[in-house]
Amino acid sequence: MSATILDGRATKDAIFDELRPRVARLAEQGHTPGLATVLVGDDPGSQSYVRAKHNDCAKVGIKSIRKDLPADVSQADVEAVLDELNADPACTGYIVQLPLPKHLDAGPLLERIAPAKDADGLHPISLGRLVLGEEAPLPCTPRGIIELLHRYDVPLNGAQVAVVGRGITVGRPIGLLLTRRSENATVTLCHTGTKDLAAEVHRADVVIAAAGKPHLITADMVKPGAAVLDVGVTRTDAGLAGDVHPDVVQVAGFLSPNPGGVGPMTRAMLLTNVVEAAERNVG
Ligand SMILES: NC(=O)C1=CN([C@@H]2O[C@H](COP(=O)(O)OP(=O)(O)OC[C@H]3O[C@@H](n4cnc5c(N)ncnc54)[C@H](OP(=O)(O)O)[C@@H]3O)[C@@H](O)[C@H]2O)C=CC1
Ligand SMILES: Nc1nc(=O)c2c([nH]1)NC[C@@H]1CN(c3ccc(C(=O)N[C@@H](CCC(=O)O)C(=O)O)cc3)C=[N+]21
Ligand SMILES: [Mg+2]
Repeated sequence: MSATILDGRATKDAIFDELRPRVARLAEQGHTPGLATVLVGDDPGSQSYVRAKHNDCAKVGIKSIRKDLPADVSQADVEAVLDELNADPACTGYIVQLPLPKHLDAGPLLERIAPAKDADGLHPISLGRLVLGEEAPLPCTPRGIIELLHRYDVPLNGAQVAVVGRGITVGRPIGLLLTRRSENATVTLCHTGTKDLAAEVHRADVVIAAAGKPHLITADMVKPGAAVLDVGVTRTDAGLAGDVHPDVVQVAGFLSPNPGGVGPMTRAMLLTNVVEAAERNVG
């Protein structure tokens, strides 16, 4: 038996088909959505992600704005760019591509994003609203994972989920999303202090691997038939490696490949957040 592949590229294309008419309607009303990216420095990975986001915008009719800043830019100069985007009516939402160079203090920069323009859903106000159960832009990667599971009819109601990693972009917020009444899953958040990772993973119906450790999740750890989402990405000499060992495809019931799984879904949810923000602005 081989797992059903959770195809993030095809699902992203389907979501783009759904977004296109919504963007067209907004454009007719004179409210074309705009996504801006703030990229600091010349990390090749970050450059390729940002390039992909602008290509995505072109595919659905969203206007895109690029702010590319030199690696040695000052904190004050980044702040000035954020203030400019906060005031720019053409910019519906924007992201600051992470990680930032060491000399910059990321926290105050992320907090400077106007919450209404938080396309990533990672602003403290957005995360606070998520905890409170209030409407807010949702973090893109966790939202993309849940959307992918819903579209493949993987049951979450009552499911036991093992999340590996408590990082702020994936692990911590997906625990919050999955334990909402609408998802109703039971979540165990694992990290480097977890005593027996193999046991936590083995009793899970759904495994979300977001540690950034190549091939951390091996076939022997996975319950036969479980859904496994490979989120972590590590650049190695041999190319990109996910957190999930390739043999897991023989044991899992569903598997999101890496690449081609959660990455494209993250981009689809970024654009969804921008379209939803534009629709809120029109009222
Ligand atoms: N495909 C996509 O769209 C995206 C992929 N990613 C990828 O997902 C991964 C996670 O991202 P992010 O949350 O920002 O990462 P962080 O580095 O913030 O978090 C990693 C987490 O994994 C835990 N961890 C590390 N090693 C182990 C281990 N051996 N056993 C158990 N837990 C472990 C860490 O534990 P501790 O807290 O104890 O240190 C930490 O909580 C990264 O590889 C990132 O590149 C991120 C965003 C989008
Ligand atoms: N402010 C901010 N928001 C983010 O959401 C954010 C970030 N910073 N910094 C880095 C991580 C990582 N991340 C990915 C997005 C898309 C793919 C993606 O589309 N990957 C393709 C392959 C792309 C390729 O081949 O290079 C795939 O998985 O198929 C991957 C990773 C978003 N992140
Ligand atoms: Mg992927």
